[in-house]
Amino acid sequence: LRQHHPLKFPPGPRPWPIIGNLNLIGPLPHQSLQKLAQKYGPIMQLRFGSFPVVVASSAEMAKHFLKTHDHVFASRPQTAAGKHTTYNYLNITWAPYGPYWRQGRKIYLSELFSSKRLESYEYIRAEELRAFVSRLQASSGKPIMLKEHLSRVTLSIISRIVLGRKYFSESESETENSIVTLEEFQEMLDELFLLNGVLNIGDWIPWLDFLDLQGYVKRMKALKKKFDRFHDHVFDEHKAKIKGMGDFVPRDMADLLLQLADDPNLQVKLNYDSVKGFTQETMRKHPVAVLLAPHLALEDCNVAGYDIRKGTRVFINSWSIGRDPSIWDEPEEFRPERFLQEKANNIDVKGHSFELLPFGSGRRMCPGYSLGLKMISSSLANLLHGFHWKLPGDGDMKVDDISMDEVYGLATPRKYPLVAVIDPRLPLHLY
Ligand code: HEM
Repeated sequence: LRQHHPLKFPPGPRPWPIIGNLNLIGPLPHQSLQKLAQKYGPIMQLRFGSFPVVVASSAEMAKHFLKTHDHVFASRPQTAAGKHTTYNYLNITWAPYGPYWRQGRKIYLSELFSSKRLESYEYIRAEELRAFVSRLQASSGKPIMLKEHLSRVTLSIISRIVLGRKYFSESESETENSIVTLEEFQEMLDELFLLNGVLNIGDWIPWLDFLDLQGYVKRMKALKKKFDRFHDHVFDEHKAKIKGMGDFVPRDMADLLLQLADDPNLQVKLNYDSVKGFTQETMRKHPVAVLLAPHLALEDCNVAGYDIRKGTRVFINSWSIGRDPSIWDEPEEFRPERFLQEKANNIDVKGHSFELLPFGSGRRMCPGYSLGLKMISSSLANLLHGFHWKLPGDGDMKVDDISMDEVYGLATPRKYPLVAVIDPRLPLHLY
């Protein structure tokens, strides 16, 4: 472990004193890293296996990496997850910085997530939210597992926007037209998010890669097969539809991507696999990334006085920035009203305020943030508007009994899904 020393140094590059070794391949790296940062400071350099890793844990340091030197840290390291689950780094998240990635983002921002397109899909969000609220209403008075309902509505909306229809069956009578059941599809996505965030030993100690000590690569390959089958089905159906039409007007994102794949004017040719990679990517379900996605230094760079070598992997601990007591009063407390007070009022989540980085910032910032924000705010508003909420049991369970433990991955879902009992607040004909 090499550490930044917050003492005064003479001018010139600052040294990284070596202070020991540490095995960080634990279940919740963001929490271990926060503890280290509390001891060693907001920028520290460690060695994970064969690679130097720098961790930034304050808003100021995040700004150095994501704004001041954004162009240097705009690439991604190569990982087994990128290779096996995203068609050899063909999706935007894992694509190295360069023309392919640049073109992909351009398509995302101008074609897929432009305000005009997002508006055009508003009717889908409205229909699915209405179905969501009436499913909840039908379960009034019984304990419900909120995650199942939220993930069903999110998947339904994203599938309809991206693929044109759901492609998964929601009940036994519907299996004819679908390739997976809702449960299978949810499991595939959970596995995808978990495997894209794991600390896979072979990624850090390449000569051990072939042993696949944790069995992750085997799971990635199995998952790729399942997604391949799914994507092939979806795109074959789209291609058949397009063939049967004279004047083709894209109706969903898969149509649009297939049209772009045939566009001779694109700077980088998209192929069938890249189309599949993009859409998979679009299926992000639990996208709260505690260490953002790893960044990679494209060249040597001096950050806040510290020399960082080309090839260094950088983690921005947005989880610990969100709990930094020098920014947030009583950071462990859940107090939504802090955003109504002047101090936090001006903090935005769209990459301008480094105190709060749910979507990252800079060149590699999340391109899907506007859709994400729309979906989160409208589902939450419907949950609160439509129902009274209580915990299961006859008052013997307290709010403090709810476990807030997390599972670490590219996203960080609850370890124990929330179970609650709801009652309608509105006249029944409104559900
Ligand atoms: C609440 C919802 C969401 C959150 C909190 C979120 C968060 C993030 C974060 C933290 C990153 C990494 C930024 C970095 O490396 O600095 C990211 C990247 C990305 N997100 Fe999201 N995201 C959300 C929704 C979405 C949606 C709905 C989509 C698409 C359908 C999407 C697509 C992407 C892509 C493609 C990247 C990679 C960008 C790149 O590497 O250039 N996200 N997201």
